[in-house]
Order: sequence, then structure tokens, then C-alpha cells
Amino acid sequence: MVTEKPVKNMNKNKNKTSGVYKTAAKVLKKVKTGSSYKTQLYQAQYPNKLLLNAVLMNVFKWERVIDVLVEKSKILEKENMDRELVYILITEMMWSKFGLVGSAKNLLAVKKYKAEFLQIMKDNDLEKLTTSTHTKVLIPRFFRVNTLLTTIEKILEKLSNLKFIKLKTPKSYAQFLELIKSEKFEEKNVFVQDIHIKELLVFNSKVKFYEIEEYKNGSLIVQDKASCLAAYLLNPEPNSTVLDMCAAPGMKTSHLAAIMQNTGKLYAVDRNKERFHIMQNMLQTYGVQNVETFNMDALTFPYYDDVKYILLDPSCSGSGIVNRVRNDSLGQNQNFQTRLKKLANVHAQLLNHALKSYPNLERLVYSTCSANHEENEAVVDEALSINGKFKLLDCTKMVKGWTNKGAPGYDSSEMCLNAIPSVDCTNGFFISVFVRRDLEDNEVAKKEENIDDTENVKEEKVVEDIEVDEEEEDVGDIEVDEEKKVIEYNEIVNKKVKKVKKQSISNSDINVKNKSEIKKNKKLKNIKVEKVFEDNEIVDKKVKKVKKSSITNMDNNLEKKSQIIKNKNIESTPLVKSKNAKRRERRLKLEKANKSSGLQTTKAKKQKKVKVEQT
Ligand SMILES: C[S@@+](CC[C@H](N)C(=O)[O-])C[C@H]1O[C@@H](n2cnc3c(N)ncnc32)[C@H](O)[C@@H]1O
Repeated sequence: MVTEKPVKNMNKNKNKTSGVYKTAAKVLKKVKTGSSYKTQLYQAQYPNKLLLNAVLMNVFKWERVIDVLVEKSKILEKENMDRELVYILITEMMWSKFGLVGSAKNLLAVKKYKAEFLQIMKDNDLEKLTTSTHTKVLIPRFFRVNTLLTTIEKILEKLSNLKFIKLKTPKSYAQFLELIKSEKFEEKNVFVQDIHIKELLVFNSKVKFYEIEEYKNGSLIVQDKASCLAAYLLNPEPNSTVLDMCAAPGMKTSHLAAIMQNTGKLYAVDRNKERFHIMQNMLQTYGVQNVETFNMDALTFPYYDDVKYILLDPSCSGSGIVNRVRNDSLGQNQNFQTRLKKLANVHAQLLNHALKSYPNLERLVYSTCSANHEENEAVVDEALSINGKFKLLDCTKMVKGWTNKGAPGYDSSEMCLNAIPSVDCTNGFFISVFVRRDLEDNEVAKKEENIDDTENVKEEKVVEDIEVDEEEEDVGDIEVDEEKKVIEYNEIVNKKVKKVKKQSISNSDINVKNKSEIKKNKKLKNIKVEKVFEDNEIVDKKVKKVKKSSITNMDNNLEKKSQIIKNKNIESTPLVKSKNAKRRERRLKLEKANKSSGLQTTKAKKQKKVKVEQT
């Protein structure tokens, strides 16, 4: 268990409940009422996100046992304490390495129950309950070689120097899965090159490279295979123009840049300021040079005529992520169902917007890390039904040997790809690929040709010297695999942002300023929004010239405006069968019918006008 650090911290604060416990309790409460775990983790007022995550993951792991302990001991009624805090404290007391240290009132109240809890566990065989109900799906650790900074060959050489053994990549996907699920793969010093994505290396789940230079400098990136499949399936050509609509923290953006070999143009848009800053840092570290970043709502992003490829990977329920939170309890939660509906509506809104607004769009990948059909196949079906210009490509044909298609019962089922943790050894993920109907669809063949047979490398037996944290296995990941680094950046960026805020400036203010200019001038095609790699110092100098008050006003105006747009979009989204939605459906039918005769509905004309004004 990764609880060494909290205890060290607690020793310094013996007389009060540790901040991490209080914060963890707050996050837990919000997650239990349907909020996204990841968002709450990011937003929590506790700087050490890794520690916070470790504490919370331990609670999720033991939750069912604690349910019984709480019920049988009646601790909540007797002590009149906050439920979530009790869950956190019980977990720490019973299963952390050093137990609860300190003499705060809350801590002492819980400590009284230790003997009783042990007895309840013994009488009810609760340990057994834990292991049987928390069968953990162990997914391997995927490292993507960042070909913007290094080559696969160099990394293979480095791994060989580190005494790692490269196993031969089997010829079929079935054999490949067999290998990574086999006992052979449990050895810590073996790895295999992925069968589909050749820059992806697959290791035992315990392997981590946090100390090696290539990891630190961004040459090796921890990224789950399912997440890599999105950029892999979009497969943008070098020198093309690509829009990543929901880009932060930038994992897929950086993969796209690598596929494009840093050529062409890559627009990375994200509306979340904090994540946007993280992305800027990440992309810089990862050597991405063909990107322009925009801290704004993708729905208000100006339409660039040259956009040929779009990646849409919106914020979702995250229910596909292995060991995140108990899916069953979430599923029963009324608030979660409401949230799911809202998310699906927002996804549909973004997808329809993308398919309609970019005149030269040829290919779009829509992906989520959700296991919920409402956010996946249902959204795709809806989008196809109202965007006749596009059709789906068969994803599983493009990823040789992949068997998990979309969930049955939807028009799009057969064409979509689902990644299933227990089968595919990745996090749960959903992908669909849209292409314009009038294009030759030779894409499938092109993709299939791309899959190389990885060469057979001589296996050598040598001593493994990479640090492996045995205890890490106990900590379920959110998207920690890929986000551990993000969190580190988050902390660095937070510090930077705080400093910059004091001077009333920030990188994103530059963006805000530019966005405001866009709006003022309405010269959409000529805007130049801040380049991602603008050095902070240069930015500082620029921003100092901008008056504090005018920036704040612009910021407020933008926020208000985007809120209005957002509300409007959510209200009129097709999955909410509200009056608006029904009206819209009728209008779309009418538009379709009128299309052949060249007629346009008044509403369509009005909307076109509004769109121009919005941008
Ligand atoms: C699943 S994450 C994207 C992960 C990212 N593609 C990656 O691979 O690193 C979803 C992101 O979408 C952003 N987002 C959600 N709605 C958005 C919108 N309307 N416009 C721009 N960004 C949006 C969120 O802020 C969040 O950062």
C-alpha cells in the first residue's frame, strides 16, 4: 500500500486531522454524488495529488468491507462523524502501513473501534469478501516511444543496456494477448513491442521508469494502448491540418504530432484553464513543434477551412478506466445517471458540431474512456443519422485481430471498437472513425499495411535493475499511468500560475486577449493565437502591457458568452428529448427534404447567422 508518505506527513501534525484525510473525504463525497473522480482530484485543494489519489484508491479497494464494519459497529450513529471521513480513517487505521497516527478527536474516536473491527472481520470472513469482490484486472504498463525526441532503436538499445529482454512479438493478436497474460510476462525484466502500434512497448504492470533519463526528458511516455489507438486510427498524413478538440492534457495531441512527424498544423483546443497549462508544458517537454494551442470552448473555435482531421476525445464518465471507482455503485446512483445523460448530450453536441462545421473535414475519430453505451454507440448513431455526408469505417478491421466491437443493439455496433480490460489488457475505451462518404475509402487497406511484423530479437538473460515498486500494485489507477506525469506538471504549473496571477497575467490571458480580438475583428482566418512554446518570460513582458482591468473584463465577457453558448447547446442537444430537441429533429427532417430543392428553413438561416456572430 502506498501510505508511507501520509504517515510521514501526519507525524508533523499530531494534534489535528491530517489535511489529506479531510480533503480525501471531500473528494469522496463529491464522487459518491456523481462527480468525476479525476476532476475532483485535480480541483482538490491539496497539492500532493499522488498521495491524495493513493489514499482514495485504498478506500475504494476496501469499501465493501468498510460498509459492513460501519453497519455492524454503528460507528456513524455513535460518533456523529462525517461518513466519508470515517471511511477514510478506517481505511488508514486498518490497512495503511503505519495506521492512524495523531491524537485529533476524530482520529481517537475511530481508533477506539479497532479491536471491534478486527473481530467483525474475523467473524464475517471479510478479508475473503475483499479478495473475491475486488478481483483486480492487471493491465500491463505501456510506454510509447516518443519519436519526436528519440527513435525506437535507441530506446531498445537503452532497454537492452538496462538488462531488459525483448520478447518476440507474436504474429496474431490472439497470441499476443496470450503472451502478455502468460506467466512468462510476470517477470519484471521482459517486454514486447506492441503488435499494432510499433512505437508502443509493453511491460509488466509493476515496471516503472520514473528514474531513467528517457522517461524524465519525455522520450518515453506512459500511455495506455487504448488511448494510443485514437491517434493511430485517425492516422493524419504529414503536412495535413488536424484539430484536437478536447486536447488537454495533450497525450493524444503529442501522439498525433509524432504521427505527423511534427509537420503540418495541429490545433489543440481545451477549455479547462488548468489542464490547458498542463498541456502546454507537456507538449513542450515532448518536443511538439507543429501545434497551436487554444484555451477555449471547442464549440466556439473558429472554423478553419483547412482542417482535414479531427480528434474528439471529450470528458466522459471515465467508467472504462480500470480500478477507478466501483462501477456497480456508480451505476445505481441516480446522480450518476443524470450526469451520464448530460455527458452524452454534450458529446453529441460536440460531434455534430465537428461534422457540420468543417467544410474540408475528411476523417474524424470520436473516442471515450467510458464503458457506457449512452456516451458511445448512442452518440455515434445519433450523429450519423443527422450527418449524411459521413459514414463509419470498420475500426476492428484497422486493428488486426481485434474482436471487441461496439455494444450490440446499435446501428453503429459492428463498425466501432471497444477495448475491454479483461480481454484486451488495456483500460476500457471506445473508438469510432467517421469518414466523408465521397472519399475513396482506401484508408482501411492503408492502415492494415501499416502493421509491421516486429523483428525477432535474441533473448538475453541478464539482471534487471529497474526500480519496481511492489506496493504500487495495491493502488488502483485513475488514468494514473498517463497522468502521474500530468500531476507532477500540475504542481509545477500551479506554482507558476500563482506567481503569474499575482501580476495579473498568465499565458492564457494572452489567449483570452487574442480571442477577444478575434471576436472584435471577426477576421477569423487571420487570427494568430499564442504559439504553445512561447517562453514564460516573453509572455510576461507582453502581458505587462495589458491593463489588469481590461483583461478581467474580457475574461468575464468571454466566460459569460461561452456559458450562454454552452447552455444553449445543451438545451438543444438531440439526446434530450425536450421541446427544443423535438423541434430540432423536425427542422432537420425538413432541411433534409428541402435540400434537394435548394430550399433552406428560416431557422437554418437564422442559425447560420448566429454561428457567424458567435465566432
Ligand atoms: C478526456 S479529456 C481529453 C484527454 C486528451 N485527449 C488526452 O489524450 O490527453 C477531455 C478534455 O476535454 C476538455 N473539454 C470538454 N469539453 C470541452 C469543450 N467543449 N471544448 C474544449 N475542451 C473541452 C476537458 O477540459 C478535458 O480536458
